[in-house]
Amino acid sequence: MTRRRDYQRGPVTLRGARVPASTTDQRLLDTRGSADWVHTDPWRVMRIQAEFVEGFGTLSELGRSVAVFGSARTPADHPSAALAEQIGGELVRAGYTVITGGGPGIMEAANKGAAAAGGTSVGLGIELPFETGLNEHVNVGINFRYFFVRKLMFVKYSEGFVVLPGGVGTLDELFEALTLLQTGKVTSFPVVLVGSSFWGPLLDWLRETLLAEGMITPEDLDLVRVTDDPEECVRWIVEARRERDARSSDTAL
Ligand SMILES: CC(C)=CCNc1ncnc2c1ncn2[C@@H]1O[C@H](COP(=O)(O)O)[C@@H](O)[C@H]1O
Repeated sequence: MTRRRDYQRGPVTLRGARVPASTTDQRLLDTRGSADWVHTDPWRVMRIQAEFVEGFGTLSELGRSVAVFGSARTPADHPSAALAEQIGGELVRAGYTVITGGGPGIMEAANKGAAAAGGTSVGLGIELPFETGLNEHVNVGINFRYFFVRKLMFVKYSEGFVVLPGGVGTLDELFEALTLLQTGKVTSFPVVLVGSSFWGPLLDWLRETLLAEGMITPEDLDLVRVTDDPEECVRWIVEARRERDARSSDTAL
């Protein structure tokens, strides 16, 4: 039998020497041969999609949520951990689900406060070379392979970020939110920095260097607020929600 000139593999057309000797379903059903294909990029896309499906499916049912970020290395007896724990509890009492990265340190403290207050305490974990696993205070946990999928979940399913002192992971999450706000990809999204002595020098640098050199506008500095008081932090989040709800009911009229 002569081979067809065009071979259609889904949307891909193959001709001549590129026409394969077997069909896709033959290859799927034929279990012999190398398993290298599971490490190829097209297969990876399926895994990425599966993470989105799991994440969307689980988090869309959790109601109003706020994400709390901060160092994975903060010891449990550090004052920042006490603040995070208090904020976790206050957020639950204000009607929120608390979402963290599910790891140790500040994340664990916020999850602890949320769980102790009887709330939903979410951990969006990440596969890391030095596996730490979800902390014991998480009562809904998802473990992600991909940082970028997990990052989207924080923004999509929370209505504000609370950021305690942390390292590069925390800064990454903070600046992700600021970039999305600055470019209008998210609106009415409160970002509260907790710890004025820790965040003060960063804010000074943003003002004295970035603003002075014209890299940001004065309004960009209004995107974040700083406090040392857990109650004030949660109050700002609740106020932002009221403003947003009032605006959306205005536009509905
Ligand atoms: C002890 C240790 C390094 C454990 C790592 N285990 C982790 N588990 C979950 N999320 C993490 C972890 N490390 C970093 N992150 C992410 O990055 C942020 C903290 O990173 P960092 O410590 O500030 O830079 C967290 O808000 C979290 O979203």
